[in-house]
Amino acid sequence: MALLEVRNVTLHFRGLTALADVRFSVEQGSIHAIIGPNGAGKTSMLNCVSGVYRPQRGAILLDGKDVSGLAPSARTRLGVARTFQNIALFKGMTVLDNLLIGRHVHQRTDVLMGGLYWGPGQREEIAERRRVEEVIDFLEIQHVRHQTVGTLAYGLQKRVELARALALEPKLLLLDEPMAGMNAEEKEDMARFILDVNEERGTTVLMIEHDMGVVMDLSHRITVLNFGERIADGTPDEVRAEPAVQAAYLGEPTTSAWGKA
Ligand SMILES: Nc1ncnc2c1ncn2[C@@H]1O[C@H](COP(=O)(O)OP(=O)(O)OP(=O)(O)O)[C@@H](O)[C@H]1O
Repeated sequence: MALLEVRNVTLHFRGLTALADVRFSVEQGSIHAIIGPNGAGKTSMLNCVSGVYRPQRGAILLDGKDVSGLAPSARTRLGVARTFQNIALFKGMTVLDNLLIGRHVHQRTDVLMGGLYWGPGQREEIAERRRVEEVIDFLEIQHVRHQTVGTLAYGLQKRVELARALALEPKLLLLDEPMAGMNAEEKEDMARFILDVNEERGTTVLMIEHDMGVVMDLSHRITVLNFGERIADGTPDEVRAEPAVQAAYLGEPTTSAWGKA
C-alpha cells in the first residue's frame, strides 16, 4: 500500500516550470529516493510533500487522504517530518533541548498547565522526555545529549537533526541530502542509521541524495527527475539500466559513482 501518493504535480515559479506533471508512489515501509541532476526539481518536490510549496496542479495524498491544502505544521501532526540540506537546528542549544522543542507540536497541554505540579502537563512532559531519550539511545548520541549543538562535529550535527525528526515519531521521514558534506566514515554511520530507522522502527523514508553509491545501496525504489519531469521510476537496477537516466547524468560528477556497477 502507498503511504504517499504524488499525483501529477506541477509547480511553476513565475515563468519557470520546476515540476511538470510528476507522479510517483512511496510504499509503506520502504526507502524511496528522488534523484536527478542539479536543478532537476528534487528539493521543490520535497517541499511540495512537506507543504512548504503549494503546486498549481496535482495532489499529495498521505495514507489515501488528500493533504494538498494543509500547512506544513498540519502535515507534521499527520506524521511527516523532515531534515534539511543545511542543518536546521538551534545551534546555541543543547541536543536534548533541540529534540524536546521539536516534540512540542505533539503536546496537548499548554505552558500554564505544564507548570502545575503533577498536573496533566507534568505527566505529559515526563512522557515527552521518555520518547526523546529513547531516540537519543537509538541514534547513539547519549554522550552528547547535554552538549551545545554548534560545538559538535558536522556528522554528529546531521545525526542530531535526524534525531529531531525521529522524535516526532513520523510515518514518513523526508531526508534532504542526508550525506551532504560528510566524510566516508560519517556517511557509513548515517547509512546504517537510515537502514535501522527503516527496518527496526518501520519508518517510511523519502530521501534526496546525490551519492549514487548510497542511493543504490539503500533504496527500494527510485524516482528520477530531470528538468522537472519524471524520466524514470523503478528499482535501483531498473533505473540504472534506463538510457534516459544515463543520458541525463552524462557529464555529471555522479556518473562515476553508480554504486555496485
Ligand atoms: N523559490 C524559488 N523561486 C524560483 N525558482 C526556484 C525556487 N526554488 C527552486 N527554483 C528553481 O526550480 C528549479 C528546480 O530547483 P530545485 O532546487 O528543486 O532542484 P534540485 O533538483 O533540488 O537541485 P539541486 O540538486 O541543485 O539541489 C531550478 O531551476 C531552481 O532554480
